[in-house]
Amino acid sequence: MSKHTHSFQAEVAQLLHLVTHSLYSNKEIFLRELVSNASDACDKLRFEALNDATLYEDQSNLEVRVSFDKAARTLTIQDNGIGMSTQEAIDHLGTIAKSGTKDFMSRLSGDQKQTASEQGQLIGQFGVGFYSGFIVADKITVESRRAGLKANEGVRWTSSGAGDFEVEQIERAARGTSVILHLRGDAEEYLNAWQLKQIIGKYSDHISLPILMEKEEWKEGEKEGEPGSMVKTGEWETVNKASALWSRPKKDITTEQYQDFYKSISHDHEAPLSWSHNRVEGNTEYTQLLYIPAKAPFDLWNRDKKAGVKLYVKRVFIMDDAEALMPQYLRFVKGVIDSADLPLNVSRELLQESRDVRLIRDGSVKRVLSMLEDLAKHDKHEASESADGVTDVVSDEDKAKEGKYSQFYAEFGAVLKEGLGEDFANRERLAKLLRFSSTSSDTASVSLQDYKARMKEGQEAIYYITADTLAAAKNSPQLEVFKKKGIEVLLMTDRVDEWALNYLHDFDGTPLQSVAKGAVDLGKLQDEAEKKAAEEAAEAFKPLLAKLKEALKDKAEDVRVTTRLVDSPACLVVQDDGMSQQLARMLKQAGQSAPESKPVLEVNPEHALVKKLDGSVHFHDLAHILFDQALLAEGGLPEDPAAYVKRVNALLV
Ligand SMILES: Nc1ncnc2c1ncn2[C@@H]1O[C@H](COP(=O)(O)OP(=O)(O)OP(=O)(O)O)[C@@H](O)[C@H]1O
Repeated sequence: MSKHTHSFQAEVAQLLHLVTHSLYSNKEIFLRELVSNASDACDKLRFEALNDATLYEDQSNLEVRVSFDKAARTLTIQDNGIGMSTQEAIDHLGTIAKSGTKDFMSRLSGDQKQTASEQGQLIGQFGVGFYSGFIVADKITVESRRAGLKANEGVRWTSSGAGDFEVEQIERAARGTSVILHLRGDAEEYLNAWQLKQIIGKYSDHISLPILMEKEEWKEGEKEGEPGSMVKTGEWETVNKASALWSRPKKDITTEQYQDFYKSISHDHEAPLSWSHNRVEGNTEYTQLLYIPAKAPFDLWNRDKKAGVKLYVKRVFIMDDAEALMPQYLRFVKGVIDSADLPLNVSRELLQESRDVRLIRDGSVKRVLSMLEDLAKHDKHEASESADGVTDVVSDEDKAKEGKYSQFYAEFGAVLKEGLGEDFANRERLAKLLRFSSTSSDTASVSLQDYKARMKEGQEAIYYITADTLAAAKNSPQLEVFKKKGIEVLLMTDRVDEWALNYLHDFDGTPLQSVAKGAVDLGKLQDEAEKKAAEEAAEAFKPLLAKLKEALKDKAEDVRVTTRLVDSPACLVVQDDGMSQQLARMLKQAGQSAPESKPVLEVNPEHALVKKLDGSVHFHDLAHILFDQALLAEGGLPEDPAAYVKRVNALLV
């Protein structure tokens, strides 16, 4: 086969441009990425060979070799893993298959103009993988042969990282892949064994395969006065620890090693917020090392992305699998689960059905929730002094957890709420982890326990309101009577709140009640005189309500008098069993059908505008304005905005 030139997919060209221009300050990560690809390729071979041992050919020792040639200025990363066929080289090294990465690329090159360093930080969040080689190389040659193919079915892929790459068929006896980097003039520091070992130690120590480098020894100059130098001995040595970090005892692992391992599996450049490392024995035996990141990744909302938890069986990598190991609402968790009981050739189908996997998943969810509970417990330390004058001493370890739960919640709180609908078994634990803003706190820091502890005497429900923004929630007319009476109301502004709260009817025996649903019933919080006044008003307003109902029959289900308003003339509420206006709007925005239900208009009998209505020559216009304004106040839009403006203007002149 002769040489063929192919063009990179547009996103690859963009990625290459960004990689070479913005990752320059952190050049060395290229080695981590290429070694990790090499190790993945060996894992893949091991996995495929479970069903077909001939793929090992006569070489079953899997390894990665890193070597350099000073004279040619090349650095080579070679593995004897699965290798690539010609078509695979074209497909995998010329396109980006991962959908999340594609979205991300289009975001980066869209309207948002970030500086190079911001882009660098963003890119650092996902694996740039193979293309990171171009940070240090102006040309990359990949030579490969897929396991099982003949020696003359090798492939050579070459590119200078501009717009295209060349592919040709070659003879290659060795199975696996060599990535040969032709280093740029300013990347010669990587032609140095000591430097390479440092980087491998930093990023790739945990790789469970041996990474080999050729041994060097010091040789004096041949003649007097001639300087000595390091020369290669022809003998290869293992330069990484080659032991899976999670399989080592906790006491032998430093904080730094835990953090470095996290960075290498997550592509995150920031240290994680917390982690938990355990060996679980019992019905099924496994080791878990689970991390909670400090920052949400760019594709947190992509529910289809691969989960961050990798499954190993006795240290052999099996797969990244979303659903089987971690539920969707914990998709931000990263880490490793290594089972001692599952068969090595476990398939995806089997995973879904396996009792062991179910136990592992339950155990891992519990572990993550405990980690979060612990962070929540230590989020704030109030100096507490007991009666005998003894001040609680907070350990350094607990001190270090201060503020972490708030940080976690700001990043992942909205995702955690999905759990209310997804994970019934843990709903109560999840409910305790929720935090909200309220009429007494602008920050999302009020837990349902806090709320309950502050409830007024006679208060029988946990009140909440949902809105698009905090300002809209805070200024909602529906809150007026609650403010007047000093009753706290939770303000919910996450898009997921409405949906999630459908699954949480009560907390610790106290019902949750939306202040925008049904008639307001403050129960024991309302005194007899107030109840009587409300009944009298309802009676006295009957004729007016009937007229309003007739005027607004296309818009409102009903019109009634309310005691929930203090300063506003009117507000909209939905029937007890109805879908809130907010949720209906969200569904429509998302292109889904929402049941057409008309809201109830509630009017404030004490308000001057309402009192003026009866007998006004503008009754019809005022009725519509009243309705449209109530809609505006809760973040909606009048059905016919121009008609609304016309009506108001007619009254203004
Ligand atoms: N040494 C290798 N041996 C065999 N295949 C490889 C090798 N290096 C890369 N590939 C193939 O090229 C693909 C693209 O590699 P790249 O590093 O860009 O992304 P990735 O490994 O899929 O993702 P990430 O690096 O983010 O985990 C890989 O998925 C793999 O199929």
